Amino acid sequence: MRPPLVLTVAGSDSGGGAGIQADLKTMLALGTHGMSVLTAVTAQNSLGVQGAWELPVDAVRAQYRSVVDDIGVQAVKTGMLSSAELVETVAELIGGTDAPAVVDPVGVSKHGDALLAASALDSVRTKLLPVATVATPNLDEVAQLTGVHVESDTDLRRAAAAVLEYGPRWALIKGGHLHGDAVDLLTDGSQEHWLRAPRLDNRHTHGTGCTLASAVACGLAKGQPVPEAVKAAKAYVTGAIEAGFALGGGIGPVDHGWALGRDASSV
Ligand SMILES: Nc1ncnc2c1ncn2[C@@H]1O[C@H](COP(=O)(O)OP(=O)(O)O)[C@@H](O)[C@H]1O
Ligand SMILES: Cc1ncc(COP(=O)(O)OP(=O)(O)O)c(N)n1
Repeated sequence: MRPPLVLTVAGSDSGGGAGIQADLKTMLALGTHGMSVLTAVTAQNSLGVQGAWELPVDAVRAQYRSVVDDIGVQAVKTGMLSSAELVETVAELIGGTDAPAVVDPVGVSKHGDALLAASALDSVRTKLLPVATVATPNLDEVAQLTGVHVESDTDLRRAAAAVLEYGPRWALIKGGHLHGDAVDLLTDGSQEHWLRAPRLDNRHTHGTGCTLASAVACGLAKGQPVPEAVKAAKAYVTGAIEAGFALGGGIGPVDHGWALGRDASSV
């Protein structure tokens, strides 16, 4: 039987922990067929981002059309989009596609490296967020996009309301950068779903945001309602963080294959 079709529009992380690589691994682990539109290439490892190069707009547009016009998609996920021009192009492409879209408005990596030009923020607010089914900003991205600074779980409500003003159907505000339990808030302005997991004492958390957003897209491609898809995605990312492993000299990746069983030697 054909697996659900999920497309990621994102940048490459050469270290394999975040970006396109995290997205495709998540899609495989969750039983879907992952496809990719590359927007940028980063030279990246456990210590940070050493370089980043955007792809031309025509190359992004051509990849997207190749996938959607022949194969089709049941959900789209966006990640690093780098520039205002790429943000606007991707927003236009998603707006013309009949599939739910999970928008991770990637701004800065865990190490503080900018993955989106400051000049692109307005395009994210006015072009990309309005076409999102679910927007999944972390707290730094909420602050950049809305000016709301979250310091406690209760501030997540204010953050979500500010994000919803820009037009996504649902906001999933990730409280991963707070202290205490890892609490996220999903809301469409009328329903509220609080997602709570114990804070795991593992420094190898590279790629958490990409992994969560991709897992949500997988659930949507399977036909799950948004709250169900987000709940399953939260369980998947929590397991992946728990199994995160050391790599290089810095922050290692989450383990996307944690739920698959690891004995590849017998294959
Ligand atoms: N140490 C941790 N323990 C458990 N869950 C975490 C931890 N750090 C992040 N999370 C969860 O991982 C997901 C991604 O959040 P976050 O790390 O804030 O995203 P980003 O990678 O975009 O900064 C959220 O569900 C968040 O609650
Ligand atoms: C190419 C690329 N895209 C996105 C990110 C950010 O990924 P995220 O899941 O938010 O993880 P951290 O960088 O915060 O660990 C990235 N680093 N590279």
